[in-house]
Amino acid sequence: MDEIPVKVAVRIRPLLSKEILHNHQVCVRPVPNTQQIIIGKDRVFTFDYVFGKSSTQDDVYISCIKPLLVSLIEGYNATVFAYGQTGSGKTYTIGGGHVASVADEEKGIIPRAIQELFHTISENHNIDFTVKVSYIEVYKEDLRDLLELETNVKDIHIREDEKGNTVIVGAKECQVENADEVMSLLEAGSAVRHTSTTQMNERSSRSHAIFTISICQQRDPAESRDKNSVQMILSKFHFVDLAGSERVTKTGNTGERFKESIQINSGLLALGNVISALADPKRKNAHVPYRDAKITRILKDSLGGNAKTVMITCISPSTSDFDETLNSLKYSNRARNIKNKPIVNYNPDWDRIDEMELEIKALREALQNQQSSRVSRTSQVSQDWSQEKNKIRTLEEQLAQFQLECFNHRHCTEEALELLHELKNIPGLTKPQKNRLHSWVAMAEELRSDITSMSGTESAETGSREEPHHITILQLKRELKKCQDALATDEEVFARKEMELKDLQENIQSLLQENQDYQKSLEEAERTKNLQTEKLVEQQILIDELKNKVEEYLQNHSPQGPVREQESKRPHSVPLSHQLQMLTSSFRESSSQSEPRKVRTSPPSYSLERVVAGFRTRSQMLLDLIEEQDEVSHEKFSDHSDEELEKESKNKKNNPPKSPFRRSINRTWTRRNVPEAKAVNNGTRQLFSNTGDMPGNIIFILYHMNNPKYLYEICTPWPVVSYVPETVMESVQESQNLNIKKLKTTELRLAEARQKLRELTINIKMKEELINELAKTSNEAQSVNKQYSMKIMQLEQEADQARAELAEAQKQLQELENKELRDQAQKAKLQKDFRKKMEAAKIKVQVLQKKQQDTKKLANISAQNEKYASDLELNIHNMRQQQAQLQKKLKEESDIKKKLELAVQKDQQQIKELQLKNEQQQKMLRLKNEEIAAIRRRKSTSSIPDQLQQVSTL
Ligand SMILES: Nc1ncnc2c1ncn2[C@@H]1O[C@H](COP(=O)(O)OP(=O)(O)OP(=O)(O)O)[C@@H](O)[C@H]1O
Repeated sequence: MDEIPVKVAVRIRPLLSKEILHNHQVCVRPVPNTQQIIIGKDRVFTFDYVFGKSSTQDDVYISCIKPLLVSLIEGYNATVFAYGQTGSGKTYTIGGGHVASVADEEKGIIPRAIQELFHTISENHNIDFTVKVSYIEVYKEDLRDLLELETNVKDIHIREDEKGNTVIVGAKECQVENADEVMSLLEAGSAVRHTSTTQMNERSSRSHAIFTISICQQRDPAESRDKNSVQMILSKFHFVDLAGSERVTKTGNTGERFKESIQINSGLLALGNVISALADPKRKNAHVPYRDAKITRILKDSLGGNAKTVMITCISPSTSDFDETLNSLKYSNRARNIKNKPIVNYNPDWDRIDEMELEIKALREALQNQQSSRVSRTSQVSQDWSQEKNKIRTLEEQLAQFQLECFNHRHCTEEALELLHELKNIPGLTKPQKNRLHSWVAMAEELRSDITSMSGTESAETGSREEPHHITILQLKRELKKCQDALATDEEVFARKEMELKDLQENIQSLLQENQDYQKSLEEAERTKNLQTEKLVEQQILIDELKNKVEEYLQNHSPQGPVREQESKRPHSVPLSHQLQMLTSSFRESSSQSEPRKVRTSPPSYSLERVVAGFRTRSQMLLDLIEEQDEVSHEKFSDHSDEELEKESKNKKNNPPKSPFRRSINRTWTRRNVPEAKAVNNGTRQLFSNTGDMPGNIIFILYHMNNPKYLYEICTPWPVVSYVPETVMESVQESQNLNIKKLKTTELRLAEARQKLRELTINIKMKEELINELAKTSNEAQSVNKQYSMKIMQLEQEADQARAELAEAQKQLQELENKELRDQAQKAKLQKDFRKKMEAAKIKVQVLQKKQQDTKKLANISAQNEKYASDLELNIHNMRQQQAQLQKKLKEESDIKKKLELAVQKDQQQIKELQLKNEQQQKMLRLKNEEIAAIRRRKSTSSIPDQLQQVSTL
């Protein structure tokens, strides 16, 4: 057994238009007239074949594949596999994409090999060829049958027979009669292969695809080695389109694509390891890790096995792919060292028996597994049973096939025998010719008797004559089953699509509902904002009013005009005589109101006692006033919340405050009607009525939440005393609390608005994803549509052909009937053919009609999807607008929050200031008390004018 190395070809694809557009440079080129390639400046690699950017598909086929096809017909197993990074041209070279839509000169290896194979078959009349094809893919380490998608991935297994041939058990093998049949199977399988768009390739293969052509040849005994037996050869040609290696950073793959990338790369890594192990001469007997991945198990007999193998490494010329290209070249260069030991696969019967044994073994294993897990898998039993049934059916079909072959052989033998007998009677034959004829006749008779003994009794023979009918029925049944299955699949797809549509409609409903909710909350927020603004304006008006009234009041009650004017002229004191006069009268008035006047024998008109008593009364009245205000401050603030504020404002409107002084206390204050306080208040009013005549001032500081300080100066007998009542402090604190509460409410609203924004963003994202998904679905539907239309075209052509055949057959039949042929058997045969063709044409027309209906349905779905997508886009537009509004609101709320924070800070500052002032005032009061005590002490010793002078100074 000779060892031959794996042949390696390298194909450089031209720069793609997008690469040219981005000004990519070329980093690899073939060395002219050699089989070498230069990458970068000076790295040279030698291969068996090198194809530059201008090489054609035909060049590749003629150089690499044609010799393999010859080997296949000779009985060798052959493999061609395309290797390379994603988008480097593997599928293009292998030709497993959409074959029907590709121009003839662009067709890849598989279509060319098919054409040539059938051409060879048609030229070799003496060989009986049986051609079968299978098409599988390895997707995420699962084997999928691309010709029978319903086949469970668990039912497809990779096995190895005794000769080391890799056998894929459980995948459908379709027997084919011509190139067109193979092409339509290739097309159908490629259409369901896992592909998707990535950044690197618009139609990137996400799986390793293996298209296998198996041929069984029955050679003429005269040409075969063993002249006494029918020579049978079974050989296989694997066309392998590997998924492309890819760097996730470059492809930008995420989600499902990312998972696929990982699986693809790990499969290719395993392949690299196998190549390294096989190519390393130092590791001759080392373990080869074939079992690390499914693809390496499948390629086992092609790499280091008994097949003839060509590896085509596809590379991109772009400098941006330099690293990947260099890696591919290194790997493929190493693969050249792999040695295979090809053998011709005779005695396929034995191989078939091996295969059957393997199948039986697999069935036994499955049965054992089933038995062991019966308890837990009762629900699976029926499924397994149907699988078993499927297998039995497959075996039955194979049996029928064998029977057909047997029948053909018998038929041939009969005919040969007849012919030989006729030849024997031909006169003028030489002796050696006669001898040879004689031996042939003997051999044919022997063969016939063998076959007869094999098939048993005569009755069985009669039965077997009926086999072709039986087989035709079987085939028809099979076709019918296929059609039914296709119908069921389509119905399933439509049901799924309808469900999806329903889901999407529900989704839209819920989104519309949400939309309404958002609008409602927005309106609410708007209303609240308006309310707040109104309240603010109202407050401002009240404050202004208050200011005016206080000023008015002060003007009305000051004989010398407005207090503020007076302030500048006379800040601290009034002329003594006038002051005293006023003071005494005021004292008199007040004392007369508070208690019955005491009658003295000779009351001194300017007695110090009286003056001091007057001071006392006034101070008492002032204290009362302060107490009264304290009382007010103990009452509640009313604008803790917006609703309360509203209520309050209503109350205020209904019962406007009567006294301007009361109004001077912010509208946010409420005041109880305290009867005891009334008297004091009257007193205070009286006191104020005389302020213009009194020495000194008392300054009241009133506080307002928004306009912090109002200063009212009221003339008093005291020197300047800044007085901050506790009520004011408390009010400031209350106002601070209020602001903090408002701040919290604003923060809450802010959080709500943010949440809404987040939800809106998620919704928008979800809808966008939905649109993408829809676009994808409609793209897929379109591509399926395209395929269907192509199929319909094909079917129409076939139907035309069938009609033409029918017409031809009818014509022939007519002629036959007219001629009144002697040979009734031939006539009957022709009639049978005619009927068969009629049946076939009918089935084809039915299939065509069904496909047409499906296409129409699919077209409808894609139109619906488009409409739905446009609706969704509109929806997203609306949501974006909402989002913008919400963001605006968020900004406004943030501004309010900032303002409130500022107000709180100011409050705190003022509280501090007020506390400081309070302390100062208390200190001053203490001083005043001390001074009064000093005056009292001096009273007995000094004269009245002196005393008065002292008081006035005070
Ligand atoms: N020799 C070539 N001449 C012209 N165009 C080519 C050639 N090789 C590849 N292309 C183009 O390059 C693009 C990518 O090719 P292809 O899909 O065959 O890559 P791939 O290696 O199979 O990628 P993946 O591994 O992602 O499936 C296709 O548009 C194809 O038409």
